[in-house]
Parts: sequence; C-alpha cells; structure tokens
Amino acid sequence: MTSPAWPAPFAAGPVDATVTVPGSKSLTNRYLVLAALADGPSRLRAPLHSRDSALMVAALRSLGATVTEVPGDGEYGPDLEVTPIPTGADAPGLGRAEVDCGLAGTVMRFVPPLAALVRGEVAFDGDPHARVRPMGPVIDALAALGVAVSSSDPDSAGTPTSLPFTVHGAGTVPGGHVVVDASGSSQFVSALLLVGARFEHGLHLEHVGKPVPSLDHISMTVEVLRGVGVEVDDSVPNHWHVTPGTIRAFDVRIEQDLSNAGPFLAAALATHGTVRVPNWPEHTTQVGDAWRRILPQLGATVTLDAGTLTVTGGERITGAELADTSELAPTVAALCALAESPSRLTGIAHLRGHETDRLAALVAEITRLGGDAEETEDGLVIRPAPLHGGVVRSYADHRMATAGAIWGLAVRGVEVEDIATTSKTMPEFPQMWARMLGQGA
Ligand SMILES: O=C(O)C1=C[C@@H](OP(=O)(O)O)[C@@H](O)[C@H](O)C1
Ligand SMILES: C=C(OP(=O)(O)O)C(=O)O
Repeated sequence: MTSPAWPAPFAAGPVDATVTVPGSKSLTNRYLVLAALADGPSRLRAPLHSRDSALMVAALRSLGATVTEVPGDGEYGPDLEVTPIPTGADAPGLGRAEVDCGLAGTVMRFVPPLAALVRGEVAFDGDPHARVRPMGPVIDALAALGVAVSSSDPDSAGTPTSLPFTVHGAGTVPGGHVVVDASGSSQFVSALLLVGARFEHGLHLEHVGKPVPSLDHISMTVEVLRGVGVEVDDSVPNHWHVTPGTIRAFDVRIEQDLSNAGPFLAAALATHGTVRVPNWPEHTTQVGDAWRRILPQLGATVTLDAGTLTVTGGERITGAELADTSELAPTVAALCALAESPSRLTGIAHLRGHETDRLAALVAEITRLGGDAEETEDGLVIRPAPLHGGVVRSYADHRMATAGAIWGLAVRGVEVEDIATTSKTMPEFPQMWARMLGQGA
C-alpha cells in the first residue's frame, strides 16, 4: 500500500528561520569505510542517521565490523564507534555475506573494494532502480586489480556490469595501476581511493574518458584520506597515487550536510524570506559550500558571519547559467522553475545515473506543474512559466521529493508522492520543514 501524497505546505509569507541539518552523508559513509579498515577503533561524532548510513553500517557489520551507537552531543542521534573488520590472508573466513545497497551509490560503489579485503563471498544487491545505476567501472577495476567478481544472476555470463554481483574476497589485493572511465560517477574514483592504501602495492588510478563529474567529492575523499594518515598524490589531473600503508584510527566530528541544507536555503528564495544555517564549516570539501556562490546568482543575498550562513531571497528569483552543480542540481532546478528569467544547467549529464534519471524526472515534474523545461545533452534549460498545483512524483529520489516541497512553498496545491523517500539522507525532513515554517512539530 502506498501512503497518501504529502500536502506540501504553502508559505503565506516570507520564511524567517534558523535551521541545522543532520550530518553529511558523504562524510559519514567515507569515515565508516575508513573506520572499518583502520588500525584500531574509531569514533564518528554527530554522524548521519538515515537509510544510506544505516545501509553502510549494516554492510560493514556483515563484513565483520562492530558498529555501536554511543551517546553523543549531536542534535540528530548518537555517535558511532567502529571496531575494524578482520582483513588479510590470515583473517578468519567470513563464509558468505550479503550486502543490501538499497539505492545508495556510496554503498554500492564503496563497499565492493572493501569486500575484496575480507576472506569470503560477498553478494551485493539493492533496490530495483539500483540495478540500473552504473557499476561497471568499479567491477572492471577490481577485476583488473586481481579481484574475482561474478554475476549473482545465474543467467548472465561474464563480468557483471551492474547489481547483483558477488565479490570473492581473498583477504588481500595486489593493487597497482588501473585505468577506469569515471565519466559516469566520481564515486568510481572515490571507491578505489578509499581502500587503495590497503592494497599490497597501493594504487595508481588513472581516469580515461570524458571529464569526471562531481570533482568536489573526489577532493573530499583525498582530504579525508590524508586526515587519517594516507598518502595520496593527486598532483597530475586524472591520476591518483595512493601509497600502501595503514589507515590511522580516528575520532572525527561529521559536518552537517550542506547539500541537504539546500532545500531550506532555497526556501528563503522561494518565499522572499531569510534562512540562517549556523555551524557552517569554515573549511569544507562539501559541494554544498557552493550555495554561497550559486544562490546570489539566483537573486539572493548571502552572508557568512561568525559561522552562520544567512540567505535572504530577493524580490524575484533570477535565472542563471550554472555549471557542474552535481547533487545540488535538483534543488537548483526547483528554484529555476520559479525564476523570472531562463536558466541553463550544464555539466550534469551523469545525473541520468543517479537515484533516478534526474534530468528526465525534473523535466517531467516541472512540466506537470505547468512549467517549461527541456533536457539538453548535458543538462537542462528551464524557462519562466507560471506553475500550478499538482502531485509531484518523487521516483524514490530524496532530492525530487524536496524539490516538490520547494515548489509547494510558492505554489498552492502542490502535493508530493512518497515524501518518506527523504529518509535516504534526511528522515526528519517533513518535521524540519514544518518547524522552519513555524508549524510546530
Ligand atoms: O561520493 C559521494 O559521496 C557522492 C558523489 C557524487 O556522485 P556522482 O559523482 O555520481 O555525482 C554525488 O552526486 C553523490 O550524491 C555523493
Ligand atoms: C546522487 C546521490 O546519491 P548517491 O550517493 O546514492 O549517488 C544524491 O544523494 O544526490
């Protein structure tokens, strides 16, 4: 049974709110992987607790890590303590394990290389749509690095290109030089870099193909690795050298998810109001820091003062040309559909391989509400047109659901199908949205 569509609250006046959001998905799931491979127990403070992080925790447990919730000072749930998985040729055999990737790119891409370092068979599968998300480059790279990967589908022969598949971990990986085409997702690069130090000869990863998207996420991987004592040389574009060595156990505080701050900041523009986000990190590799550059181009005033980001919407939203907005694109597109001049988003062809084909989904939903949007080869063109109410489909995509919420602020009668899909990275979303609007909850 599907739950009824969520009536998106309409904002009768300008929003005036202060919002903090749960921990970063990308940081939480990177640190979880590193903790599972570290040289001792680690602690994540104020991590994300959501479907994607729960899937990562479950995956690591099934590979032999111990992950324990311990009380912390985070607003959105306990800290996590992680005792690493036993790896290496002498590690106790795991037998057979199963990993449910859900729809989490970070789980389906980051965990298979880790599975190669345990001794046992690890079967990966996920949600129906996860089976069409691109996986081939990670599997091919593992195969080239000496790891056996087979299809879990008895009818399919040869090296798998997508879920479901099984990694036959030998406990050790020779490693060395490998070439990937990472034009489909930066996660192919991050996945291999995260574990490369634990390969016998380390890793020299080379990208060949169209440009790698979402480069900020690779910078995040490199910075996080350096922070735990891993040597990474990224001085030559499209080449990454990871020196073999230990991953140091750590105690880190996870930054709040700046991408997920996006819909709340967008509310300032959609309602011509003000939204403040305290604890904005002074230095960060999160792509969401780009809100400081993007939102002024859409007509907002943005200041960062004493660690609080304040966004005040202008009288109108102006359209803009914006490149490489990565996972911010659905939120940006939602605002562009409310703008008074045209917008062009470029460098986001790979969004077709995200939780859903986001370019098609955004065009369909903007059009459904009476807007004017079309796909280009590598993005979207969105032209001004008055929107009307309707039921926005979310396609199991948290960012489509939050796009619907943004439209609902400015347009009466918008409902969002399956708002619960926001639990992928922000289970508290409906309550947080109501609180932002002063509706209690
Ligand atoms: O490494 C990560 O944590 C992510 C990388 C990006 O993937 P793509 O390169 O596929 O866009 C981003 O869109 C995704 O939400 C998270
Ligand atoms: C693309 C996204 O997720 P994933 O980590 O599943 O790729 C996203 O959160 O926008």
